[in-house]
This record gives sequence, C-alpha cells and structure tokens, in this order.
Amino acid sequence: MAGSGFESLERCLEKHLPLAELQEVKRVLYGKETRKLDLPSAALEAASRGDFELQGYAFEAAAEQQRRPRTVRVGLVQNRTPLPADTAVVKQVTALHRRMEAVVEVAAMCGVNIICFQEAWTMPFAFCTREKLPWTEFAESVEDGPTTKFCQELARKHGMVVVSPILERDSAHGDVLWNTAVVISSSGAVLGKTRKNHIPRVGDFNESTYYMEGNLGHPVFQTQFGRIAVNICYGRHHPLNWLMYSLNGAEIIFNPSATIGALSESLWPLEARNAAIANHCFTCAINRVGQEHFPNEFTSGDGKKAHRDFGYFYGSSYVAAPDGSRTPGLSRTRDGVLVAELDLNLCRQVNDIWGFKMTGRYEMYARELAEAVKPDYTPKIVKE
Ligand SMILES: NC(=O)NCCC(=O)O
Repeated sequence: MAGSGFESLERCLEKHLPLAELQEVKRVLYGKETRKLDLPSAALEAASRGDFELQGYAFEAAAEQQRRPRTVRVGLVQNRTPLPADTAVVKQVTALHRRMEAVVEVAAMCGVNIICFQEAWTMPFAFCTREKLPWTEFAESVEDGPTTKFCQELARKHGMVVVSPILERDSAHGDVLWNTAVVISSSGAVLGKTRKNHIPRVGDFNESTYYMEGNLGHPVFQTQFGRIAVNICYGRHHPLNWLMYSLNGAEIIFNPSATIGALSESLWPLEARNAAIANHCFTCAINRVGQEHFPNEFTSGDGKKAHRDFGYFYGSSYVAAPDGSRTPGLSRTRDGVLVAELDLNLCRQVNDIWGFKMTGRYEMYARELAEAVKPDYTPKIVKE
C-alpha cells in the first residue's frame, strides 16, 4: 500500500493500540514526547477551509541561568501540485503561489518565524521524463525571478524568513540550471542561496540530465531567528553533507525533498532524525504529496513497462531534535503545515551531554579521507 490508501503511521497506531501501549510505543519510536501546541482556532479553521492539515508541537530545553530560552517557530509545508502537469507553465506557477500565500497566512497566525517549502516547489517533479521543454521553463533567477519576488513580499508582510527551493536559471554563468534553495530574510532581502550537493541517479530520479552537483559548499545563514542551512533532498543520504552544515554552525537544517514510497519510505524516519542526533541540531524533513502524471511515457531503464507517473510522494514531513525526539509526521496524503517550536538552547545542552563534537575525530577522518580520494590509494585491509 505505497499510495494514498494509508494515511500515516501515527493514525494507524492511534487507531489500533490501547492507550497505555500506545504511550510506550511512542516513547520508544519517537523519544521524549513533544508538547502539542495550542494553535489559534482561527488558524485551524482557515486550514480546514483551505483543505490542509495543521499540526503544532514544541520541543523544550532545560532552563539556564545565563541564557534566555531561544525559541523559534519553524513551519514545514508539504503539498501536491494543484494543476495537472500539462497545464501552461505560468498557470501552474501562479496556482502554486496562490496556494502558498494561503498556507503562509495560516503559518503566520501560528507565529511561524521561518518557513520552508518543499524541493522545487514551483513545479511538478518532472525530471523523471528527461525532457527539456517545457520543464526547464520553470527555472527562474534566484536574484529577481517572480518566485523570489513573491517570497520577498511574504517575508516582508509576515516578518518571516522564507526558504524557497526552486529550479534556478543562472544567467551570470551561461544560463545553466541548478537545484537551489533561496533564503530570504525577514526583512525581505535575499540573504543568499545554497545548491543541492548530491544529485540522484536512482530509479526515475534523472536529475543529472538537468543540473550538476552544487558548487557553493555548505553555507549557513545567520537569520534573525537562528543559524539555518538547507540540505536538499538526496543530500540527506550523505552523513558528511549534514556534518559540514553543522560544522559551519547550523542550528536548524532544513531538508526539502521530493521522494516516493517505493524508493525511500523506510529510510525517511531515520535519516534526518539521525542527522539531528549526530550533529546536535534540529532537522526538518519535508516531502511533497500525491502523484504527478506527465503527458509522455518514460521508462526507468529497468526493462519494465513505460509509464507516465513517478509513483506516490508520501509527505510525512517531520522535525527532529538533537536529543533524538521527533514530532509525529504530517499525513502521507494531504497538504499540510507542521509548526514546531524549537528552543535552540537544546543544541548546546545535548552537545554538553553527548559530546559528539568533542569526541569526533575530525582530524583523523580528514587525514584518512585525503588519502582515500587519491587515485593510487590502496584500501587499508589487513590480511593474513
Ligand atoms: N529529489 C531527490 O533527490 N530524490 C531522490 C530520491 C531520494 O532521495 O529519496
């Protein structure tokens, strides 16, 4: 049942387990319980009218004598593409802008300070097709494209940091494409951009036909609400990618994604959560929802029949904390906003307890990695 028939793991457990067992299962599966946020009824009503889910949870940290709590509210948005993929490009982009306008309005009512949309949020995830037109027409300038301008307005209106992952057209460097996240400050200024470092070559994820591995390294953005980074989708399978954002000081790492059930659903709850634990930071895993159909058939290069859809994007967006606790996921089937209140003091508190930054053998790894990437390297295997 990889499609829309299964709403979520949480709903299933809640439906079938007696309360006492449910609490134990949640303790083991999710760690320390997150507090449910009391969200404004006007926001819940607006979400219901707009047909999207709205959930809110808070992670708490211990009180300190010398630092005040550093609370920030993040909003994770997951959604389906509202119009069919063969609708005119501008119509699809406009429909997504309108959808996000409504969603961000509700997030603002819930006090969200930093909002992040899903990977390539202005388009269907058409890279499976390997066709260039019309899909490359969704690409935009990071600096002054229509989507950046739209997000700048949202940021100014709501005093919110907006993380906007788009297909970038880089006209300063030969008009090439990139898979990029634009970070817009709460003032409305473009704070900067970061690019997807790892490009999948798996199943129908034929993204290397369109753009190359990012060339901007692992930037961290100092926002009014904390230091953030963006590890785009497939980068979540690479522990060193998370590590580098963390070494640059990220307190929250967003992972805007587009991934399908058959490929990755059993990995989904593990990877971003493990990264939060390993790097003493918060991670925010965001996935799109639904099934997208394309006008022309394509194959997966595996001898199986040609098809017109990618499979089912299973949503299930969640936030994980440095102590390993996590929120429940949003549904697998519906658009939604997950609001999470984080006390960033928890990052240093967990660092002081577990000490992974202190006990990490980075110099040793750096030395050994520098050797291992040399063309004449011989693996250090001890033989009899
Ligand atoms: N968008 C993307 O990189 N998807 C690859 C598949 C996965 O990482 O689960």
